[in-house]
Amino acid sequence: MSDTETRPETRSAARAAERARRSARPTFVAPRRSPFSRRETPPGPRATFSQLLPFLFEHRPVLIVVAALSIVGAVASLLQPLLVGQVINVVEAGDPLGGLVWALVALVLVSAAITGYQHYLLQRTGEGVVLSSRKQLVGKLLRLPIAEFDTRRTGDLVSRVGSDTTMLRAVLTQGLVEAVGGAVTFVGALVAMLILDPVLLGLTVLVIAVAITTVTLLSRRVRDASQAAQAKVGDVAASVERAIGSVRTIRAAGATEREIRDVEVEAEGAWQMGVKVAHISALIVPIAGIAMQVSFLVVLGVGGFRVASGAITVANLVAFILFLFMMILPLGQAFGAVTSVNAALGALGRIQEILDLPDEDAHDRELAPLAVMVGPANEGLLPDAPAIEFDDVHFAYALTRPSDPADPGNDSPDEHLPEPDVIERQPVLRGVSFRVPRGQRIALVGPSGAGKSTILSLIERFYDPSVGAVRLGGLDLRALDRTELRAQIGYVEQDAPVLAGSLRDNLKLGSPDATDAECEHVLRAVNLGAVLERDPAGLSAPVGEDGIMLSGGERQRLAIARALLAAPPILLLDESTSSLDGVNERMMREAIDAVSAGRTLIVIAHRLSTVIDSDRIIVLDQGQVIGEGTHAQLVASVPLYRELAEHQLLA
Ligand SMILES: Nc1ncnc2c1ncn2[C@@H]1O[C@H](COP(=O)(O)OP(=O)(O)OP(=O)(O)O)[C@@H](O)[C@H]1O
Repeated sequence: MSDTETRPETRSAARAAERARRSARPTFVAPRRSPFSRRETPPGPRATFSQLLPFLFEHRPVLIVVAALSIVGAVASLLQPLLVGQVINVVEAGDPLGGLVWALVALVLVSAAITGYQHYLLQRTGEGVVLSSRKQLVGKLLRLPIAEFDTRRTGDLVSRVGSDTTMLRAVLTQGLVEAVGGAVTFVGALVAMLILDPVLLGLTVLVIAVAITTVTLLSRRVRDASQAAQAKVGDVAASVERAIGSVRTIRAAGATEREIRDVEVEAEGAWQMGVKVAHISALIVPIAGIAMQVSFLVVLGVGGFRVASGAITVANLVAFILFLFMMILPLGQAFGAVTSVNAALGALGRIQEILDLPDEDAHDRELAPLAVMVGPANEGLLPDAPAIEFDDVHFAYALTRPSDPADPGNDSPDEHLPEPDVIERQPVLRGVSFRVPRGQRIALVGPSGAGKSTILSLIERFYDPSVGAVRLGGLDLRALDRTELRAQIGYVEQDAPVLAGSLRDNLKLGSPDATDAECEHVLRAVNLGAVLERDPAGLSAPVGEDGIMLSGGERQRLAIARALLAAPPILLLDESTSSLDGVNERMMREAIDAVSAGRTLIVIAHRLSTVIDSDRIIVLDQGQVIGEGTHAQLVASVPLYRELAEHQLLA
């Protein structure tokens, strides 16, 4: 008896692992909440301002132009009150206005033109920041280790690319650069006011200092709340993705209303967090407003007395008040910038969390790439070594979740590189050893969950064994360049996905240079010639986002054709459990016969009829090899195999 059978806690861990795995598969819908599929995304590590700078530095030349324009615009605005003061003086003295009015009009127009152009440049640069963050994020996402996709939800990842990146735009459009121009106006107005009346200025500064302190205190809360809000948006995207991805099963199970309710609950969660952000940022706007009104009233009241006492002239008081408005405006912008920069830092935290993850090959780079060939003709570095060899391989999936920065127990030394929490490890392969000689056709059979697909994942190096080694042509996979390794292997997944696009797009995924004639040839080799006639567009016929126009069996044969086109010396085939009616089963058998010629083939078979003529069959149970041989040998010697064969009426 195995330990999974004896220890209840391990059994429940196994069930949890199974649930997690199933929820990651696109075809499965759990009727009730699974702790993995519906868990909430932690907000992620906090980003710092310095992490924002590389995104801005990329656009340095434009930003310098914008900053220069801001300064010119600010100076043009600062001149306006001085000119107005002049106009008042000239009118008071009864002199003709001359060119003063025209100068004022020209100044207003120049300021407006500068502001418009600057606005356009900022929007464009903002889009540029979104674009480069999206490119980086997508580049990283598609290079992440496969294990990351076991524990992260697609919808949340998509939301990081779609929604979080757009938050960065606000830094530029409502934020930083306007604040630069604002700062010039602010300082210029301050100096002018100091010259006009230091006493009035002192009073104004006092009021504004109180406002600035309050806003600074609020800004951190904006960042945290906005990061949590973005995480909620990720949750919504994840639940929509789950519901749409499984819409047929949900409809068939009569679970539509429940699913809608579940998505609504997530959406309401996002709404609540959005409202929280609105609450905090809403405080900032009236603070700026109150500061403006109070300082205006103070200046008006005290200024009136000072005009009466002859301390300043009316013209100077009017100029002072205009400067006051000028100073308040950038202050409002600066407060807005604080809000949008903090919101962007919240989103950046979620972007950076992914960017900081290591690539799949991050630790491979020290290895010298080794060219291997494992064709059936015994070429290669070690010509006598088997094509594939498993040597006492133990393996466990590490089920992890990203650490939650709010949890003090998870503090990692580097704020931006969270240590994931390993929540459980379930042994899946336990001392598996077997050899697959070059050019042979090997079948893996065994009950569901025995570890068959995991074996193929290890050969593709989606994961590395915890103990033992997997070898290709006698060389440990860990010593090989992943791209070269995968170029040797064709891999057909169990639920072979059909990509949105045409038949041709699907076939040429791994062999972009293949000709139409080659595409048609492989389609016929896997009994899919008829599909070409189904649509007059032939190879250009669309196959729908999830292969709607193809049956399950056809989908899998299309995936085999795709793998074949690359002519790999080794082919791994995880046979579909479904869609194998009599006709399909025969077609699949013929397709396998066709592809096995001249290459090493490992087939995971759910129907023994598909593998009965394999050179060798390996029987797996609970992560262990329990038998190896031909069909006849196994029927005679392995009870589990005999049972399988009897079930399928073959014994
Ligand atoms: N990505 C994963 N993360 C965690 N656990 C996994 C993952 N994939 C598989 N498992 C677990 O590993 C065990 C073996 O799974 P595997 O898919 O290799 O079995 P299998 O023999 O191919 O089953 P089937 O015939 O049903 O496809 C199962 O208990 C499963 O719960």
